[in-house]
Amino acid sequence: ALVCESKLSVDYYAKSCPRFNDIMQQTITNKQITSSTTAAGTLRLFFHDCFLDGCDGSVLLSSTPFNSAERDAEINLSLPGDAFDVIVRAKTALELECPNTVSCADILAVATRDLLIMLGGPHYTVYLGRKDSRISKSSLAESDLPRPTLPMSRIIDMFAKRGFTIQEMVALSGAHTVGLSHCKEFSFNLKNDTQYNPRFAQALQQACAGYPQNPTLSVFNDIMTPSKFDNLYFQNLPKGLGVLESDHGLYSDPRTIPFVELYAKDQNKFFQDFAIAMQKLSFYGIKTGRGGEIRRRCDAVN
Ligand code: HEM
Ligand SMILES: [Ca+2]
Ligand SMILES: [Ca+2]
Repeated sequence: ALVCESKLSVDYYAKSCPRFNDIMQQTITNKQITSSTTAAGTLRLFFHDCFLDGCDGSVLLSSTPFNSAERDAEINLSLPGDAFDVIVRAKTALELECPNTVSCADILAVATRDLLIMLGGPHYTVYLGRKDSRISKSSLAESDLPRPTLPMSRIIDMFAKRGFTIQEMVALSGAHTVGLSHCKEFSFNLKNDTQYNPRFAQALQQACAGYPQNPTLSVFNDIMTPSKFDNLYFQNLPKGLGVLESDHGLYSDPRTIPFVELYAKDQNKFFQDFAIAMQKLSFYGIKTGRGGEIRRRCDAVN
């Protein structure tokens, strides 16, 4: 099923950039220790890159006078600057060590995996050799990324279109065990959505009281262990402690409920399935050979 896997390899940079892994490790550790929002932000950044035309660094490109890029789409404006910054830092260090060698798409894939481990998440092997795209369209980001207000059937379809099963979609949604959501993503819904635990809905309302005057207000996606990668997200859902409508949705659709229950009970199973699904995501729509380039800067085409 993983057609592209054969074109990538684990030791792709072994000769051309032998210190690749060390440099990634060092950059990521320094960044996450000083800015703890980096890890969750990078995980979401990677998802948004891969979901649009594959894991090709398209989300990292800046807009030009002639093109509005993915990152400037409204849905991507909440991606934290720290996530982009850790990629820029790794790229800068790698260009000094081995110029024109490592793609931004590979840097993002490895950074995501290494940061996930820093949060306590599972390990998976990241195969390397992705090329960077030359195209990035904000219109695609607006139309083709899942929104929390979509019906579960639409969300399931979006993943199915890319070859992901319902179970894989649920496992990947477990990424909401870390990070945050801005008030505008859910606060309109606090009064009419009956799936919220009433006290939790009240607490969310209080936390978002200054919204929309203050659009930076946000809350943790997992109130129990907001910065630890674990299965508490799934334990929260049956208790009405999910933040987004799409989180609740996983526990109200008969197609997804069994997987929520499975992962709530069994963290090892969640970790296994999440790792496999992330590796599958990391192969999605990759470009190799002349299908892409090694960007000199991650925010601009060569
Ligand atoms: C299933 C459909 C999904 C929907 C509708 C959705 C929607 C959202 C929304 C609205 C936010 C809040 C962003 C903000 O306000 O800053 C968010 C955060 C986040 N999402 Fe998702 N998401 C989905 C799936 C995923 C997947 C598959 C992943 C990764 C594998 C992921 C990773 C994250 C992370 C890590 C955050 C926290 C970001 C941060 O702290 O900066 N999401 N998501
Ligand atoms: Ca992409
Ligand atoms: Ca957690």
